[in-house]
Amino acid sequence: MVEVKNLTKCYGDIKAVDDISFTVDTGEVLGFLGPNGAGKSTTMNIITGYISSTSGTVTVDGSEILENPKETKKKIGYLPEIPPLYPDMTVRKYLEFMFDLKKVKLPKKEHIDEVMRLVQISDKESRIIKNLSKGYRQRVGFAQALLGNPPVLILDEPTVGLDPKQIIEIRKLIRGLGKKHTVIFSSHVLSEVSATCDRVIVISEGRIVADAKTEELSKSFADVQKLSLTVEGGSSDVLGEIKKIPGVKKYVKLRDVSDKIAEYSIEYSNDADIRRDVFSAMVRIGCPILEMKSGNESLEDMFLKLTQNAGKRGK
Ligand SMILES: Nc1ncnc2c1ncn2[C@@H]1O[C@H](COP(=O)(O)OP(=O)(O)OP(=O)(O)O)[C@@H](O)[C@H]1O
Repeated sequence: MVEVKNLTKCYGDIKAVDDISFTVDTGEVLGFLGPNGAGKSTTMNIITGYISSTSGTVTVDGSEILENPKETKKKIGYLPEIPPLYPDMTVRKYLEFMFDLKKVKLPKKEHIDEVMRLVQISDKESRIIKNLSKGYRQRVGFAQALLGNPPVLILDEPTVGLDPKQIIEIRKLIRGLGKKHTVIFSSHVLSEVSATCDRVIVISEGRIVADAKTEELSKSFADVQKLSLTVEGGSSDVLGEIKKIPGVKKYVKLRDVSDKIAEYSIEYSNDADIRRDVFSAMVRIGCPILEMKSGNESLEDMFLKLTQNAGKRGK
């Protein structure tokens, strides 16, 4: 659906984006992850046709952005980092204005009603935008991006500045939109991307340093995986069984939670997924697993490693 090929953007001496290539399939939710200044906004601005590239191409649904800017832009809904809202307009007036600006060919009232329903702002249609909370203003930004039903949505740091409750709601909204649209959204928060996306591209200093399914990202970069386990039963039985599981490298009891319940940490090799074996082993000895968690710290560590090792941005 979206194909980015050898994209480079220079601002004077700075290579903000340095020869990056990737494709995004129809219906995929792609997280574009990188620290501040990595080149996320620049890439998104080029994909949406807001700025031109120094070299390279962007094709959306078979149409190249520089060759067919009008046609290509119609296929993209864009929510920039700062949504382009008119604060003195009401929500409906603003959406009507954007509908006309985008020359959308759908039945106006029905379409705006549908979009407002989708992002859950129908009850705010008569409110002046500047009086809405930041979370609702962001939803209005989503609504304008959805006008015309574009197959591709590009969202630049859509949760920045929102409170935790609003962040959860916006993530839910993005996951919902991913059912009908191809979504690319940027973030510098790893947990956000792993909670919302099928796939992650990590960008650092203008270059792609990782491109993987969210689940596989930590596996491919960390030397070991971590599992934390809370089990009811005798510790020596539990540790004795864990020891026998193929792929286990290290195991330790972290603490007693109560008389019969304890928490354990297991490290295992990258190429194994021991969760099922752990489950079967505990069933075998009649010790119920109360909690099992894959270690997220390794993901955060991996992100730091990847972005620190990327080297200095070239000229
Ligand atoms: N108009 C511009 N003129 C000169 N340099 C720019 C311009 N826009 C961006 N840059 C530089 O390009 C690099 C990438 O910036 P970009 O805004 O794309 O990063 P980002 O990953 O979106 O960061 P953030 O999360 O802080 O928004 C930075 O070094 C930035 O200073």
